Amino acid sequence: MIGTDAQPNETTSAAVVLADEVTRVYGEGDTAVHALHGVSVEVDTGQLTAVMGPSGSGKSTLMHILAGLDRPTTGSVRIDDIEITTLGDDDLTKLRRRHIGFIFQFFNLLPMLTARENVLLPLTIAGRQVDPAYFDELIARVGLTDRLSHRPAELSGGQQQRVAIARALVSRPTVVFADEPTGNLDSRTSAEILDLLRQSVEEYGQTTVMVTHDARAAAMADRVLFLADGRIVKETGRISQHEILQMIDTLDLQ
Ligand SMILES: Nc1ncnc2c1ncn2[C@@H]1O[C@H](COP(=O)(O)OP(=O)(O)OP(=O)(O)O)[C@@H](O)[C@H]1O
Repeated sequence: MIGTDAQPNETTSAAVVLADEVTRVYGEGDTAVHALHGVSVEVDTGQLTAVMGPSGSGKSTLMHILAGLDRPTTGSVRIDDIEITTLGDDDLTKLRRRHIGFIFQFFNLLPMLTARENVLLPLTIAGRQVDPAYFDELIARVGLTDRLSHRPAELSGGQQQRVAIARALVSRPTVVFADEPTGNLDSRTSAEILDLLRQSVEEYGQTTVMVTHDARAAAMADRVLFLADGRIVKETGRISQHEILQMIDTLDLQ
């Protein structure tokens, strides 16, 4: 049980995800790749945090470790005051179900399920009931009310990502991780999806971490972390798209 293995934190903090000196080495010996070199991050509650950086800088590795999808080589990760690096696989799976929502670049919907079934899947798997009023409100918010009986193949890319957003939010997770959520969408649809993510932060206080290459996406964030060669090289509060592009240029993060 998660409850039994959980290590309560002695100090209280606004951070719902806390990584301390995380390293990740892939492989061994001469071919070892050091993807993260002692990264420490605090993700504050109710905020949208963007993670930017060049290809290969370690963004996906960091996100997977923060979300409990991968384990660090050394270092500590806490989600909602639970140290996850020492949890067994079953407890980690339970923790992900309870605390984490995911949004992926390629939507990752199940093709044989309708939009409604895809949205409800995290609750179905966890054996939990949906609050019907919340479900209706969420579906209206993401604009899927008249698409609930469609299967993914019958939906546009933007509509599929809306299903994925509703699926991530339906269990009211502690934190949503979005990996390049606009990476596979055109510019107008990307803007709509970013608006929805921003709204979920404003309206539901949904803590969200988004990995992105897109300066326009990062400009919607309350906080931007810049990664290079497996290290955080810069952290800022909310800044404009222009300032982000300048920062990328100054830090030579192309
Ligand atoms: N499974 C793996 N085995 C070996 N090396 C890996 C593995 N996954 C990632 N790497 C390496 O770790 C480093 C960081 O990769 P990562 O995918 O985290 O970067 P990224 O910033 O997300 O890149 P991109 O923007 O291209 O997705 C890279 O050098 C990559 O080649």
